[in-house]
Amino acid sequence: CMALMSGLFVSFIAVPANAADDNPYDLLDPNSIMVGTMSDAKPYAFVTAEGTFSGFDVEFFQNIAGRLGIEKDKVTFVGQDFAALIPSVANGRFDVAVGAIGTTAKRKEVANFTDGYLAGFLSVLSADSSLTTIESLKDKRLGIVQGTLQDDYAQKHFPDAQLVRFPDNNSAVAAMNNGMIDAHFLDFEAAKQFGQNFPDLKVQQNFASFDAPAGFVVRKDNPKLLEALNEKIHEAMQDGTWKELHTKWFPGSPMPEQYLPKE
Ligand SMILES: NC(=O)CC[C@H](NC[C@@]1(O)OC[C@@H](O)[C@@H](O)[C@@H]1O)C(=O)O
Repeated sequence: CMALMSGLFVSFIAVPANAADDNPYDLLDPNSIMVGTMSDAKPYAFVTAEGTFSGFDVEFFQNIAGRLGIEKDKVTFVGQDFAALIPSVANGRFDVAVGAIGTTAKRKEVANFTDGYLAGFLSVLSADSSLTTIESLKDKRLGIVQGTLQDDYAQKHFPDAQLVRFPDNNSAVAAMNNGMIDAHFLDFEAAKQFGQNFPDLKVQQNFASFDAPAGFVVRKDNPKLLEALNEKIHEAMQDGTWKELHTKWFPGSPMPEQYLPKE
């Protein structure tokens, strides 16, 4: 009876399976990865009718996390206004931010970016088919999302437009549909998506943003995570996963050479 008892006793104090609950990627919480993203930038990153996050950037990140051994149920997405995403990573609120976040020198002063994984266009969306040139934007009310590249670009290149800042795309598009602004300046794939929801809205102008490819944003003092993400991003490009997801979410859009499998 004693042997049984002592055996029983020992089993209650058994050392946990992985005693050194190691945290190879220096995550805020070793048991999950916290990811800041957008809730209204479909098809890049958005919340579905079922309340889950989806889109190219979301699924691409989930795939990359899976390659790091972090399964989907351990990846926690939180939606924030775009302007809050990079600061939230820098402040240690999230391990990563994803969602068509373009890489620029100014942003890299605040946080690190992985190698790029998406390069496309900034688009002027409007029901007004006369807004096809920069000159035509003179004295027009142009919506931009606070803190986006569109914000910077419009200030620099559309000095005569009347810029109206919004926290997110949904509020800007609602304002446009209510006639409060004349156009909204956002990312090409999201512009097309809003055009599907509101057929009067058309892409009137496109500006290439290939010099600011989207990357995953990681805090500066986490080189291990940055390095691991970069390695898996290139692995996913080389094995055709990137191409598969790009075709799924952006059918018909051009695929930059550098993201396709090298022969
Ligand atoms: N989610 C957003 O609203 C991001 C808006 C904006 N995206 C620009 C961008 O990263 O979008 C994906 C690709 O087209 C990139 O070339 C582009 O710079 C930005 O980074 O400011």
